[in-house]
Amino acid sequence: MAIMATMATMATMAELGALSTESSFSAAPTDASSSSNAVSLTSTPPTTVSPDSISLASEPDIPKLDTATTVPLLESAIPLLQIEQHVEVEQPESGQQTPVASAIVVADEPAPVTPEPTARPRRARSSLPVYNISQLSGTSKNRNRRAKGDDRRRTISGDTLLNHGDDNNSAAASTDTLLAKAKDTVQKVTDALNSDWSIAGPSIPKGVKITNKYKAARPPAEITRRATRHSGIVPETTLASSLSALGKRSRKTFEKGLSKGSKVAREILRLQDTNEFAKIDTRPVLTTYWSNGKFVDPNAKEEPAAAASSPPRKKARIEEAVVPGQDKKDGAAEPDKKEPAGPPVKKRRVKKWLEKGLYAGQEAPADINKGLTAQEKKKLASIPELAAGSKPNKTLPLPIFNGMRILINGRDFKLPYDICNPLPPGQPKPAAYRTMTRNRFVGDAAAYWKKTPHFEDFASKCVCKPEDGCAEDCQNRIMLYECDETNCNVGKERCQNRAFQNLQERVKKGGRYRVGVEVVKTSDRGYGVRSNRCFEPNQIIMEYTGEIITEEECERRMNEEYKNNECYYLMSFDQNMIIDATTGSIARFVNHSCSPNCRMIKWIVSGQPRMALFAGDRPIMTGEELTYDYNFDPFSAKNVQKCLCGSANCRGVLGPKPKDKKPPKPLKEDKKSSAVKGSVKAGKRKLKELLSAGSTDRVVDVYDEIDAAGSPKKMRKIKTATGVLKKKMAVTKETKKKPVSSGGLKAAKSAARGAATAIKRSVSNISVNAKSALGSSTKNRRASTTDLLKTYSSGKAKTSPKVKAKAVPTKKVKVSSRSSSLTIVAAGTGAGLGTAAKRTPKRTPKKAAVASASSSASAARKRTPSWKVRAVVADSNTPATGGNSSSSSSTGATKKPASKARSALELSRPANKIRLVTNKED
Ligand SMILES: C[S@@+](CC[C@H](N)C(=O)[O-])C[C@H]1O[C@@H](n2cnc3c(N)ncnc32)[C@H](O)[C@@H]1O
Repeated sequence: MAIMATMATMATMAELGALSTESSFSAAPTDASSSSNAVSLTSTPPTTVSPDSISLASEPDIPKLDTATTVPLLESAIPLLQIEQHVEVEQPESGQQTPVASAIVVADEPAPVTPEPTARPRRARSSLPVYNISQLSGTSKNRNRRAKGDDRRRTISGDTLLNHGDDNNSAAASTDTLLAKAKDTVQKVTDALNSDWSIAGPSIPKGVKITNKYKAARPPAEITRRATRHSGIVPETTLASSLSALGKRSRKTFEKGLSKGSKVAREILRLQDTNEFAKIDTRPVLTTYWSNGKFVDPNAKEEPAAAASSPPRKKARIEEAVVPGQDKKDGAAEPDKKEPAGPPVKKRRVKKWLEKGLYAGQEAPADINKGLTAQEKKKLASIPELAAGSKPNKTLPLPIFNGMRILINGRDFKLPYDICNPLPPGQPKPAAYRTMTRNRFVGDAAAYWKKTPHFEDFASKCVCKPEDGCAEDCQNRIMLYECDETNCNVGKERCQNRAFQNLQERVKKGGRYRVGVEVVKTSDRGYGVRSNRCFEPNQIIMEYTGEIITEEECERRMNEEYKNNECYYLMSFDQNMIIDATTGSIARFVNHSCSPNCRMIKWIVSGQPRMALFAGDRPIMTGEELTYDYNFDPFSAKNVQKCLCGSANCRGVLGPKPKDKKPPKPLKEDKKSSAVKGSVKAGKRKLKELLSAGSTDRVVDVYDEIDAAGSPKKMRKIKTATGVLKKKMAVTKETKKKPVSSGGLKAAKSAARGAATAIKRSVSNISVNAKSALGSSTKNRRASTTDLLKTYSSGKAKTSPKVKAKAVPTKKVKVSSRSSSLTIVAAGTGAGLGTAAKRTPKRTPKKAAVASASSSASAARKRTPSWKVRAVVADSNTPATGGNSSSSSSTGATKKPASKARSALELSRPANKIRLVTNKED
């Protein structure tokens, strides 16, 4: 064994000697297996050893190593490094042998390590500007230091590198120490400089080139860490990063030490010229990003780029559409493709609907009856949407909880505020509030009323055409007669003159909106009525209903039943009748206003007089309080009430309209003649004008009214007067001149008959007023007036002695009172007295009554004139002039067109009744 070892050693030495003569060594691996574990230990002349292929070229000072002891050690150290390096070293020109050690270490089985004798190197060169492993490692020091327990971390620093001379000078460094140092140093350097960096790199002296062979033999670096930025591309070397990983101070020191012309420094300086060292990344920076919620792979960069290069799809489509048949952008025509000649046909876009809504997912519970009461279950069963087998509404499902509640409890349909705004329930209601929707005759009234067939004569139909629809020109309308089957020529479908019927149908259906009114408590005027819907101009709102009573009954009630009442709901009605709405419709709660928005008008409906509240000339909005002008007659000063309507033109008191005030009285003589003449003249003129105007087929009578101040008279359409009227009005003559149609004649005849009958009516208004006034003043006055009125109405001259003396009851003429009876005849008693009463001008009950009657007439006729003819109180000697219906006078001898009634009455005062009134006042 010893001989064999010696021979092997000698052979090795011979080989080394051959290598050294060539001043180079080629440490090419002998076989493939050995090359994998080769390592090059450059710049480590003192310790470079190799068991089989090591060359200590040109190193005369290198001590002769005991290869038997050093090689195994090195072999044991090298496999750990797993590095292979093939270095070709150029011989320096100076001929000086550079101590370069290069070793290819084969990771063979390590030989047993035997302790080596410490041998002092023959020569130690401290100034050798090479990389000294022993100096770098400081093995002995470290070992000693760590053995002493100093575990401080030591890094390769400038100090370590520069103070290598101490170790070199140490002659006591043994081979094993050197080997250990080499191993340790290699390890440390490799660790510090990253395993990717080959130690051969820095130690390669100038002129050394890394061959391709080496590169090919180098195994690919294993990717252990991958930065996103690098995208998997491993850098060739990490020297720069390794250096940068050093501390600032250490790096400075390191660089300082390297900059002293050493090979390492040169190498590093050379490396510094590289982009990598300067941290210049020449590779394209590939970034990853997310687009439209998708990860964009940088490796698939070609596709998006290609896509980006092509124009957007939409744009391309538009281009095609705009320039059909033209070449593409690249100029390549497509001959095969035939473009449509016409404009491009737009594809119809199909709208896509969301299938799910806000409450999607809230499917109905499996058992919808769960937790419900029996009643609720019953209700649910009746809801078709929840019935078994019904298709669930998936598009707009009801929210489960609210929807179920709504389905079970239900909810009324509500109109917007502007359309309907009913008060919340619980509003104060008047005590003893009893309603009556239809008039009811009480006591003698019914019997008396039946006796009066004064509407039978008006059975003839109107002459309206179907297209006219019984509008403003309808005779029935003009006369305040409502059309029905018997008197309408148009028919129900087209007739517009059926307000009461419409009202009845409307209210019959029920509902607050249809009724449209409600009682409200006002702040200062007791209860009132307001609308909770809109009304058109002149639209019927509600009927004023109550008990129809006679004057006697009215008097009795006022003195007995209502004597302690604060308010009376009595209104003059028709035929000396009073309508008592104490038990009646809620129209009785409608308050007075000097600027009202409604009117109270009496109509004849199916032969019966009926009173209703109509909207005025302007529409009524929801929430407005409904008012009309009372033309209130307080009967006496003590009943005068202060008006609280608050309108700009408030009269201050609940009294008649100002225009009804009497004009200054002319002298007696002049007054009589001029008034009569004037009124007759005016009547004739009007009639003439009317007749000459054209429409002769229906102009048969004249009605107009004149206010107390002698304001311009209103023209009224008339019917041909026959009988008494024909004689007295001299209308016939005029009428004959004009061609009159058969329809018009018929209507005229009917009107004339009706007028004659209507004349027989008495005025309840004035009766009540007078009666009440009398009742409040003197017994005699009341009795006499009542008697007089009764006389007028019944044809018996039952007047008081005083009246009898002056009144000349000749022929009985009943006066139509339809339009003149709209005066409140009794109202509140206590309210508004005091100051209001003091401010009230002196007005006698009688005067007030007259004024209120006439003003009511004008108010009622403002919209549609009445055909009524007024009777004139006739003097025994003088032909009667026009008489106001409210005068209740009758002569029978002469009649005057009603248009002059009041004027004649007030201005001429020929009748005994006027005198009677005057006397009473006096
Ligand atoms: C037919 S009642 C109207 C309903 C009455 N507000 C009620 O609470 O029963 C008429 C009475 O109402 C009162 N009234 C009506 N309009 C008024 C007004 N403009 N100013 C003052 N009081 C008024 C008067 O007391 C009058 O006598």
